[in-house]
Amino acid sequence: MTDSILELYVNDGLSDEEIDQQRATYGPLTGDVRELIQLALQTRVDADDVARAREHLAAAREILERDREDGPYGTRFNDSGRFRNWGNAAIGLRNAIAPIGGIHEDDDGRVWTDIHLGPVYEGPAGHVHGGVSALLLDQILGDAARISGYPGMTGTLAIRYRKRTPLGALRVEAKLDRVEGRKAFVVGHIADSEGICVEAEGIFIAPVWMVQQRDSFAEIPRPE
Ligand SMILES: CCCCCCCCCCCC(=O)SCCNC(=O)CCNC(=O)[C@H](O)C(C)(C)COP(=O)(O)OP(=O)(O)OC[C@H]1O[C@@H](n2cnc3c(N)ncnc32)[C@H](O)[C@@H]1OP(=O)(O)O
Repeated sequence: MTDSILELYVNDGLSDEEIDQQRATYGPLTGDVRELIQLALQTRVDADDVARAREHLAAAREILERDREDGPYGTRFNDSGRFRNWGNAAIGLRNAIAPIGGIHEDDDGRVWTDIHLGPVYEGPAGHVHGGVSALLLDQILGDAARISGYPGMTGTLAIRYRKRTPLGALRVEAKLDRVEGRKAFVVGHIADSEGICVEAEGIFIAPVWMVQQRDSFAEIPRPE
C-alpha cells in the first residue's frame, strides 16, 4: 500500500446481478431524496403540514438507519470490472446532491454531460453558484484526463467566469489538451443555449504511486 487513498479502492466481490439489484433499489431512493431537497426549499404548506411531513420523514429515517454503513463510500469494483463511485459529490448514483447523471465520450476524446440545475444550486439570484460550476468542471475535466488514459488528482483548476450561468439546462464538456510528464492539461467549459458561460483549464497530476501502478489503474474501467 503506497497511499492510504488506495484503501478506499475496494473489490467488494459483488456479482453483476447484485450490482444491478443495488442500482435498482438505491437509485430511486436517491431520486426521491433529491426531490425532497428541492421541496424543502420550495414548499409553501403551513406549519401543521410541515410538522406532519417531518413525522413521515422521521419514520423513513428510522427504517433506513436500521442497517447502514459508516464513513465514505469510496470506490468499489468487482471481478468483472464494474466500477462504482456512488458517493461522489458530482456524479455519485447514491448521492442526492450530485448534479451529474452520467457522462458521454466522443470518438475524439471529448467528454460531456447535459444537466439541468434546479434552484438548490443557486448562487447569485437565479444563477448557478460559482462553486457548483467549479464542482462540475473539476469532475468533467478529471474524467476527460482519466478517459484519455491519464488519471490524476486535480493539481490546479483555473476558472474564468465569462458571463452569468443561468439555472436550467447546461452542457459541460472537456478535452485533454496535452501531457507533460505526470501532468495532464485539460480544457473545458460550461455552456447554456447562448454560448460559453464558464471556461476552465485543469492540471491533473498522477501521483508517483499511481504511475508506479499504471498497469492496474489502466485496468480500472469506467464508472457506471
Ligand atoms: C484506483 C484508481 C485511482 C484513480 C484516482 C483518480 C482520482 C480522481 C480525483 C478526482 C479529482 C479531484 O477532485 S482530486 C481532489 C482535489 N485535489 C487534491 O486533493 C490533490 C491534492 N494534492 C496532491 O495530492 C499533490 O499535491 C499532487 C498529487 C497534486 C501533486 O503532488 P506530487 O505528485 O508530489 O507533485 P510533485 O512531485 O511536487 O510535482 C510533479 C509535477 O507537478 C507540478 N505540480 C505539483 N503540484 C502542482 C499543482 N498543484 N498544480 C500544478 N502543478 C503542480 C510540479 O511542478 C511538477 O512539475 P514538473 O517539475 O514535473 O514539470
